[in-house]
Amino acid sequence: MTAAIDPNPNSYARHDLYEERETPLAGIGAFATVAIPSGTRIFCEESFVMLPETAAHLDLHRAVAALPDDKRAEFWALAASSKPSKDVAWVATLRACCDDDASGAFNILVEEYERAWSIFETNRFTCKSLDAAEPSMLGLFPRAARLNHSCAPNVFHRYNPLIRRLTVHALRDIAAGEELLTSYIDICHPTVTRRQLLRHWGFRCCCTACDSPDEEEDSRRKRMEGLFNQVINRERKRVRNEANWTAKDYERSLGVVMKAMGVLEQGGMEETDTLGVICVFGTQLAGKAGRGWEEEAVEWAKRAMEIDRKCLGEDSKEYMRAAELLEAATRQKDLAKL
Ligand SMILES: C[S@@+](CC[C@H](N)C(=O)[O-])C[C@H]1O[C@@H](n2cnc3c(N)ncnc32)[C@H](O)[C@@H]1O
Repeated sequence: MTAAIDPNPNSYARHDLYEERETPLAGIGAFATVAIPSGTRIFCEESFVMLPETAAHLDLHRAVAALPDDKRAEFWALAASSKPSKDVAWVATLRACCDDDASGAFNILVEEYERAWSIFETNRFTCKSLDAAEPSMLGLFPRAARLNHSCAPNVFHRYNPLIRRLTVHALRDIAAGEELLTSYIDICHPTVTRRQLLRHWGFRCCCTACDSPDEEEDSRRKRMEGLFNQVINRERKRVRNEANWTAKDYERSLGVVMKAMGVLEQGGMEETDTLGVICVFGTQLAGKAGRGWEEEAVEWAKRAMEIDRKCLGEDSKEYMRAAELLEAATRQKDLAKL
C-alpha cells in the first residue's frame, strides 16, 4: 500500500497555525494561534543548508556564503548557544587561505566562523537518508529552528527523505496560545542523562518532566530506558541466532515488548521513536511466534500505523511499512519475511 505524495511543494507549507515570538526565558519560540488537533501536520519545510555529519567550519562557511542574501540573513539571525568546538585545526587551514593574517581582521574572521558553527550546532537536525546504509546529513530548517525543547513534547519532528522535507506534527491536541515544543533528544532517558545531553544546547531544562515533583516520572523513564535496551538487545540476538530461536524465546521477547508498551502508555510517551518502534517489533515478533499471537500482531500493526500517521504522516516510509505489516498480519501471511 502506498500513500499519494503531493507533487506541489507549496502545499506542504502551513503558516496559519502558529506564530513565532519572544519567550520570557528561552529566546524566540513558536506558539499555536488556533487549536491544533493531535496528528496535524503543523508545517513541513525544506532545508536551506544541508551538510554531511563530517563537515567542519570551513565547509559550513562556504555553504552559508553561497546562500542568496535573504537566506544568508536568515541564517545569521538564528540563535547561537552551543559552545565553541574543541577542534582548532581549521584555524590554521583558514590562516593558510588568508593573504593578511597580521591584522585584527583575521581574529574577526575566526569569530565569524565560530559564530556560524555555533548557529549550526544549535539549530541542526539529523536527516537520515532513505537508504539506512547511507550516512546521515545535518540540515538547517529556518522554521523548525525556532522550536524550543521539552522532554514532554507536544510536537514531533522528523526529516522525511521521500519528500525531502522536515515535518512537524502535533503529538496531542494543542490549545491556542500553547508553545509548540519538540524534543531535541531521545525522551526515554532519566533526567540526569537528559540534562547531560541538553548541555549541547547550553540550557538547563525546566520542563514538566525535568521539574516534576513526582518521583515516579523519573523512575518510569529509567524503566523505559532499560526495557527499550532489553528489546533491542534481544532483537539483535534473535537476528544473529534466528534458526535456534525457540517459541519460549519469542514469548520472552514479546513479554519485554508488552512491558515496554505498558510503561510508555502509562507515561503518555506515544511517539514513533519509542512506542512506534516497540509496536513494530511486537508485530514482527508476534508474526514469527505464530500460533496464539495472530490477534496481537494485527493490533500492534494497527497501533504502529496510527502512531506513524500521527507523528510522520501517510507520506512517510515508516507509515507505509507499518501499513505493509498490517496487511501481512491481517492475512497471516509473509509476516515472517518482514
Ligand atoms: C533550536 S533553538 C530554538 C529557538 C531559540 N529559542 C531561538 O531564539 O531561536 C535552540 C536554543 O533555544 C534555547 N532553548 C530551547 N529550548 C529551551 C528550553 N526549554 N529552555 C531554555 N532555553 C531553551 C536554547 O538557547 C537553545 O540552544
